[in-house]
Amino acid sequence: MPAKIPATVVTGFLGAGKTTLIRHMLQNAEGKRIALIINEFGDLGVDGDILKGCGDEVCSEDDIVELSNGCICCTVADDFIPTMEALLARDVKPDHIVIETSGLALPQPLVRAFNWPGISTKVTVDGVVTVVDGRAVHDGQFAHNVAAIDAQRAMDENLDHETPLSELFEDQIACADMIVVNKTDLLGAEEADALSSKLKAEARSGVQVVKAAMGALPVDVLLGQGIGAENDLEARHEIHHHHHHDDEDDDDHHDHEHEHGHDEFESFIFTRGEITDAKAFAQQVADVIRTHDILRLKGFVAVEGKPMRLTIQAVGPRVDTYFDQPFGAATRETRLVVIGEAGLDHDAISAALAS
Ligand SMILES: Nc1nc2c(ncn2[C@@H]2O[C@H](COP(=O)(O)OP(=O)(O)OP(=O)(O)O)[C@@H](O)[C@H]2O)c(=O)[nH]1
Repeated sequence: MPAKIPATVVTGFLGAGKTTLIRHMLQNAEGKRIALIINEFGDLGVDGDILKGCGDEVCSEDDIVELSNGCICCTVADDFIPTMEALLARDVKPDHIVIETSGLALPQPLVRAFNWPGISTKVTVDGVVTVVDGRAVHDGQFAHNVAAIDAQRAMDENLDHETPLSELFEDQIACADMIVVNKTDLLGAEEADALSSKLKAEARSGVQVVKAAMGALPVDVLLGQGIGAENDLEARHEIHHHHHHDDEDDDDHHDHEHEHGHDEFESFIFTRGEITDAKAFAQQVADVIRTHDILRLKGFVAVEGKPMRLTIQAVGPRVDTYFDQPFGAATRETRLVVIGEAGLDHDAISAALAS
């Protein structure tokens, strides 16, 4: 029997730097043929576009498969399995498969899918790489708000979950074989060390913690861990869904996969025509993000008089912009995906972005 193809799962919260890390990996793949499966929250396809636009032969469109919108962990049977089967049926097999989950995905159900018949004989999970936004974690974005939870518990004894953010973060850490403390350029050396030690203490034993800026890590560090994560799922306990299921034998994965996340987070797409001043617009976006507690905003902006499209990437308070490629045949318009916890005020946000 031919050797199984290794697959690496790259997970991590919205904006942690997964796409950036993968882009670096593809550009430094050292001849490895890497096939990429990406899944994004919010249906604008920004990540795929950025990766395909990297202008490198290694980022060829053929090797990048975008899953339709929805969280990969909740569409395993409908989306992920058929995609894997198609990939595995190709004449030219990839040396390695890399899967970028959406920032809201739980890695455990995805890893579990590698035990499915037809998949388990052909692929194995080489390792789960969890990318964390070192700055955001250091600033306590994912810390449990103990006081608020206690207050809620007092009102509802059945409520055993924490905040949506802290739960997701803990699940992503619990499943990791390697934790990448990214964005170290935004941290002092001591802060980065302290955070690494803290995460190492929270992770399962033996989990590697590495520091990175712009996801720049050698491909040999990220790939080739040889873990076989689908075989030790029990160790990667999920905390996220436990408030609903009481049957421990868990033979119908679907029931509980659908319980997570999607009513706790939401996204919508905002469009407008050209803007006149890129710098002013970035500032406007930063203000809107702050006012409305937006977690993530990204997309492409049409700037008057500029043939290139402006990519805009915002994670919490930080907004990055850069001109990446000509619009070409695409419509010259501004399209942004806005992601936040449920309850975003679409009208007010749209009005503020349109002004
Ligand atoms: N300063 C700094 N910015 C970074 C670093 N890594 C990524 N970024 C920026 O953070 C933003 C988000 O990065 P992505 O790689 O798109 O993050 P992601 O995890 O793929 O995001 P989602 O797919 O939306 O979950 C972009 O503006 C990146 O340029 C880093 O190490 N330092």
